[in-house]
Amino acid sequence: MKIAVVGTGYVGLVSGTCFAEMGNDVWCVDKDEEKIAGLQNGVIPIFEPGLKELVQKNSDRLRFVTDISEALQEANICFIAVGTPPGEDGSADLSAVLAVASSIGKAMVRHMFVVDKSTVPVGTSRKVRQAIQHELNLRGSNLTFDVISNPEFLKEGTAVHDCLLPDRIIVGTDTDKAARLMSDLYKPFLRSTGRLLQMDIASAEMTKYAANCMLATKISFINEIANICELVGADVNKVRMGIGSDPRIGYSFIFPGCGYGGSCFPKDVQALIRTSGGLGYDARILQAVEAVNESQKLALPRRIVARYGESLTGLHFTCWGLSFKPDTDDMRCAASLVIIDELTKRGAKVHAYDPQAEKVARTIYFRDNESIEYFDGKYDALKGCDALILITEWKEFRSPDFERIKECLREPVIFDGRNQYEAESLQEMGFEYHQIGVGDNFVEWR
Ligand SMILES: NC(=O)C1=CN([C@@H]2O[C@H](COP(=O)(O)OP(=O)(O)OC[C@H]3O[C@@H](n4cnc5c(N)ncnc54)[C@H](O)[C@@H]3O)[C@@H](O)[C@H]2O)C=CC1
Ligand SMILES: O=C(O)[C@H]1O[C@H](OP(=O)(O)OP(=O)(O)OC[C@H]2O[C@@H](n3ccc(=O)[nH]c3=O)[C@H](O)[C@@H]2O)[C@H](O)[C@@H](O)[C@@H]1O
Repeated sequence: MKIAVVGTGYVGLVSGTCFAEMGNDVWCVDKDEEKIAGLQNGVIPIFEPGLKELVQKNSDRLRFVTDISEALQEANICFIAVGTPPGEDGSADLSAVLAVASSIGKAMVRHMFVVDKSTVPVGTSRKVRQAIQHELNLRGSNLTFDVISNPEFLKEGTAVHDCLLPDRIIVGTDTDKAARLMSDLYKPFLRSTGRLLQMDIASAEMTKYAANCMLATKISFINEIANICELVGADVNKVRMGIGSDPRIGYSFIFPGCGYGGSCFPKDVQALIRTSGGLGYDARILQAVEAVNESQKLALPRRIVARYGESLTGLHFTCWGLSFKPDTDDMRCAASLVIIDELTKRGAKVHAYDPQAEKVARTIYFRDNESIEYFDGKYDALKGCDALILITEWKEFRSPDFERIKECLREPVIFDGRNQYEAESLQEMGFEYHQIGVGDNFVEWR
């Protein structure tokens, strides 16, 4: 098949590359000229395991262009995979999606299957349809098109794997030929375990929000339980195992931590709250999910202030991990942003180490924060610091050399935002070890 994918971010670039891997001809389109020039020269704009190799492997079936007309000269399927960031009131900003829809209407030269992969509120397909039709009317054209909803469920850090081996594909259509086309396109991806679920467009659009909101709810739920564990003197690590062993609950997505981040959970929870609010429904569970998460990002700073006092002037903290999760350089809504801001505004200095996100931190998120120094190695970052704060659970932080940590730090103190280590063995080694949701540690703040 001949496929255009507009937007070469995490979703567009990964799915375009995976379509090429399955033998399709793919045109990846982006308005960012620098990104496209880089991609034409083999420079991958994001860190995503396995992506660079897959792009290289499929280079004869992948083209990178800035002009959508060039792609639509050949392609008859056009995916929309641009960002839908939160607008000022938290609702999804559809301006990029609708701009792409207009450009499809201007550029299409044959029947087009327009497939929305961006996460969009129910009703967006109608707006996409109107934007395309408007341009066709201006052209006096009677070309026809289908609009399809095909939300994406990949996770950053495992995006290539998730895309090549999806646990399900959701397709929302309103014509049989669109449903058949999507089924043919995805057949090669679904040979082992996958399922393709066909439904109406509104249900497909809603499925994406429901999935992300359910996952975010699980995380806020366990974080709330963690806070209660601290108050009653229980250990959330044991409670997690205890509830996870019930298959109706399961072990996944109930890891307590310093709050969920990333480009999707925060914005999608907010967007569904706004959508329902606009229709007169107060989404109380989702509001609580968001409020618990905002508060959870302060769990470590609260603990640190309780330990050292309101002023942190003269103290140095090592932060291991800046990205919102391991295996990505993405720092959108990362807990590190809140934690480091809270520490440095109280006068602390931060030594930061992240295996991938340093450049993003330096150039985008902490550009103006002079209290942060970056290090190339995790042990170098510890030297002369008063405590280690673990923010992101990269694998290289899982079993570090604790003797070396002790030698490097001024005091053997660890604040663990991901509950990675064995409390008993650390305490035997002389560490003061703080975790989320363990013991009678809960600290009220604000
Ligand atoms: N990042 C993720 O893990 C996932 C994201 N999603 C959803 O997929 C959508 C895309 O997300 P990301 O890939 O993270 O976004 P991104 O921000 O990484 O990339 C979006 C790309 O679209 C380009 N773009 C914007 N307007 C354009 C236009 N008019 N013409 C051509 N290119 C244009 C931008 O230059 C950028 O390269 C969002 O709706 C997101 O919620 C869904 C599943 C997973
Ligand atoms: O719509 C999206 O963009 C994607 O959002 C999430 O994927 P992603 O944001 O890449 O990462 P996750 O692995 O879901 O982690 C999100 C955040 O939750 C946190 N988390 C996750 C799991 C957990 O048990 N506890 C926890 O605190 C992580 O640390 C991270 O900050 C979903 O998992 C994907 O299915 C979805 O496609």
